[in-house]
Amino acid sequence: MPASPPHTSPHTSPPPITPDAELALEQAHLERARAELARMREHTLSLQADGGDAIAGESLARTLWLRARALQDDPRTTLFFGRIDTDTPERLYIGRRHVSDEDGDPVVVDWRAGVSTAFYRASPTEPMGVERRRRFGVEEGRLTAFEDELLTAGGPPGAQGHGEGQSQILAREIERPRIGPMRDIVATIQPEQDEIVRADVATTICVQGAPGTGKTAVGLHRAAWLLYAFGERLARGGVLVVGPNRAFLEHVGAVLPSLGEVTVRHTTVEELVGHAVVRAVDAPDVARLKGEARMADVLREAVWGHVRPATEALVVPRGSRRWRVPAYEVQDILDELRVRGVRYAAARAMLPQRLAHAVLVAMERSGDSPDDRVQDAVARSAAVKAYVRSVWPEVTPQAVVAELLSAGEGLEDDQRAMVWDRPRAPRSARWSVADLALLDEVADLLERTPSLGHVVLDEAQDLSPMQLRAVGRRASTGSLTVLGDIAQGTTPWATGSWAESLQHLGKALDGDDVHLEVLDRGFRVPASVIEYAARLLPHMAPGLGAPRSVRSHPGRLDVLAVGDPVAGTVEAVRAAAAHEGSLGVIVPDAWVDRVGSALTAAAVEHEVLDGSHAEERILPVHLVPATVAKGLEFDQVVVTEPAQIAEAEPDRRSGLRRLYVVLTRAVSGLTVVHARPLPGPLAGEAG
Ligand SMILES: Nc1ncnc2c1ncn2[C@@H]1O[C@H](COP(=O)(O)OP(=O)(O)OP(=O)(O)O)[C@@H](O)[C@H]1O
Repeated sequence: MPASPPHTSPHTSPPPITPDAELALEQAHLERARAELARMREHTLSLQADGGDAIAGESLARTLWLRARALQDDPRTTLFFGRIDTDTPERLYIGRRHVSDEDGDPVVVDWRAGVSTAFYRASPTEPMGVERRRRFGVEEGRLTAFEDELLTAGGPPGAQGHGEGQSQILAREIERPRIGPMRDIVATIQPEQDEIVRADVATTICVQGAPGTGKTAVGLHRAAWLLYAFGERLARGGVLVVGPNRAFLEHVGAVLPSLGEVTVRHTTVEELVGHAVVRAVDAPDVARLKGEARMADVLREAVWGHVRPATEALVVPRGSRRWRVPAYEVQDILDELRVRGVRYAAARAMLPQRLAHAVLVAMERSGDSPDDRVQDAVARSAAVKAYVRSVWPEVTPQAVVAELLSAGEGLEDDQRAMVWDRPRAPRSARWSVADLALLDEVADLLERTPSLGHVVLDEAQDLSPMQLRAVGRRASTGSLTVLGDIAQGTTPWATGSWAESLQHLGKALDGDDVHLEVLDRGFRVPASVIEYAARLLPHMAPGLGAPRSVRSHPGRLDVLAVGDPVAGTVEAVRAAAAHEGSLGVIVPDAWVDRVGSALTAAAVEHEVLDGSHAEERILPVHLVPATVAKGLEFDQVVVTEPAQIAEAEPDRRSGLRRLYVVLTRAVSGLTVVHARPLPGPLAGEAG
């Protein structure tokens, strides 16, 4: 690829040039890239949407419109954030999207292109042909600085080398205040993260990572990369992101659009398997039982148990004659459909034609020569319809699950706790979250669930085996990116082993195309805060380590013993609000109203983050129920009454894990406000 002016022949007798002049040249290249992008856009707009017929024309017009929109320049950001000079006379500017000049030569290369890999992965030990890596400091669409790293001894002179992890630009990016929703990390993806982002489309990757190690960021960038690299293959099935709640999806929802991907759907597990409205909450032991994988066998039996043995002959009157298919022949047909692996409803749909065929054979045996129209007519006859209804009745997911939970037939003794206190018809059933996964399982037994191309499943540790099955069947012919942290599992059915979770998702960890990766460099939580939260680990996730904070800022940690926890929280919020950036006030769920009123009375403007609604995060102070905090982050965090937060969970382990989640949301400062004694492990009690 030729170098572009003003940087022709970069490696031959470089002129002595000051950093300011160098930066001015880079800014000139940026302006040139902007001009080329504008030209590309104008060219697209000038194309006629003439696709022959009206429909083709409309579709082409839409494609062109989308393309023109994608080519719109965003003056708030730069078109490139990095550059690599290779050992061939090649210089590549790496950016969010591809820009080429009139001759089709690249001015900026998309970060997802194969040639950009070296920007992220090259190191002094493995330079990958890169002599110099340059990172740009960016402010409001202008280049403000650059930083060079020389990766080979023979690299071009005049540059300053930076060792691994010493990049000031990376440090600034990590240390910046977090305002508004999550941003992309495309300029600073780390080598270990890039390996995950660019794993082959057929590969299912499971990432175990402590809080703030970039799991969510990596999963979203992987989705963007897959769509770029395998767009056509994925276009049909699509890519889906599954997250724990609406507040989380709102937090992460801007990342993919900022990378130019607007087609990826974001959903929660409950929405994904939304066969009913949730109107009941199960006791934890019941929810755990309903979430167990053995429910899949119970439900399979329950569905197929509806197929009754053929005890009577099928008799079809036609004209003056009555045609008869003996019961044993019908039974053979039923058996054949059952063992074929066809779904219940699909098999039921085939049954009339099979029975009609048997009638036709009987007609032929007696000398008739009926044609296919006769077979169709027999298949649609009242006699065949009635017979099908009697041996292979139509069922719905709601009916099957309501019947099971009303009567308990097929359940083991220890599963009977899930049986309702009185029988209910499907319409009067009050479904719980765990029931949704049961309904989904039945829906799939009735009709095969279509598979997507790729599913990114975040906070996967919290899903029950039945929920994992529901997600897995949506990637049955595709692949998954499974993100989570066993130490942050707060549901009673949270996983203790990724091998098991993957199995429920339908992917075997020992398979060639399934990998487990561990991320341990923490980009969010500063060292003092992580050390504090890590006191909990030996008590609720022995064997799992805390992240190694790569933040240079040690962070602020204040643990305040107060008389009144609500008044204490308001004081702490006032003090924390003096710092820059966003502020999360994480309180026991039951205290949201109380703390909210106290904040309002103290004239602290705030908004409540609700797990079931996507809120606009406009105000800098967010009041967050403890159970909604997972996956979120704020510059300053105030955590109110840890003992109460832990006690609200059904068991001690889940309580301490919930606490670990809320304590690890802070980017810069954490204030813990407590009136009651802190839970033992947090107060330093040995593990
Ligand atoms: N390579 C990177 N460069 C800059 N920032 C990064 C990088 N990787 C992660 N971050 C930032 O670190 C923060 C934490 O990332 P993220 O939320 O993806 O972590 P996580 O592992 O999903 O955390 P949790 O388990 O707590 O949900 C985010 O602000 C993210 O933008």
